[in-house]
Amino acid sequence: MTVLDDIIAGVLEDLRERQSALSLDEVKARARRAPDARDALAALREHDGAVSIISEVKRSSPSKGFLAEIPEPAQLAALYEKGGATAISVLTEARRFHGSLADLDAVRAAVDIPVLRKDFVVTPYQVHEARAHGADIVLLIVAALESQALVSLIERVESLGMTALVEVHSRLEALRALDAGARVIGVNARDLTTLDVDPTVIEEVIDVIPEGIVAVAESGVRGPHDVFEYARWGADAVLVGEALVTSGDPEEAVCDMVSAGQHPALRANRRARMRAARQGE
Ligand SMILES: O=C(O)c1ccccc1NCC(=O)[C@H](O)[C@H](O)COP(=O)(O)O
Repeated sequence: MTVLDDIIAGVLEDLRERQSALSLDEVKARARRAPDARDALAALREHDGAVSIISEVKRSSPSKGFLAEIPEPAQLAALYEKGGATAISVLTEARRFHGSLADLDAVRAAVDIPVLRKDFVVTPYQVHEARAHGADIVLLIVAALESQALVSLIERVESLGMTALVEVHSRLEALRALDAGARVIGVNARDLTTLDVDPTVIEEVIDVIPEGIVAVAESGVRGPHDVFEYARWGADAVLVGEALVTSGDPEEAVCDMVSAGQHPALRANRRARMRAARQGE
């Protein structure tokens, strides 16, 4: 059993409890009453070469355990927004990350930017639940889903007005995400079987993501320099958790990363430029 299988087994156990308290029809009704989803796709598309920062509310993780004493999620998210974040990622998984849907509610009410439900979503119920709690973006992990399930979950996310962030860890998975219709692809530098972080995965995998599809580089950012590197490799957005929650000054830390992502050297279409440079090598 891989770490990912193990996490998903726990997620499904917790899900069964929530499903016995609230039926699918009830959760769908709550989703219909939620405020409209914010347009995350537009927010994440690169603006004049600048890279978006997605800032994560992360208390602990399977790889590192407890990370830091963070402010209340709503307060932390507000600081991220003040620092210039384009979107907020909220880990809602309980057993390993100590997150919750209550965190999602609190963050969504505290900011005006799109909010991502970062969890191990493998059923339609969790998608409607995400919308019911205000999510604008839902993470779908290719390694956790069969092809047909991936296609239908992407469609379900989009039918509710949300954006699917489809996470991959290899070139092959990126091609599966594209075949399934993903418009936003997250390349995670963290291997979910070993939990090792290898930033070179970002460079290798972004290469197969066409222009027009938003490429998000996830994990392993220690500071502004890494944001610049990921952007140079073609990322349109960078998702950061640990470095922000352990920074001591989340607003300034986001602000420094936003500035790194606006460096003039990153202007123009990065992926096109990278490919042209490679062809000239
Ligand atoms: O963070 C982990 O240890 C982890 C382990 C297993 C599955 C997922 C995991 N993290 C989720 C994420 O993708 C990260 O929280 C996110 O990309 C931010 O990463 P970082 O900036 O390295 O905290």
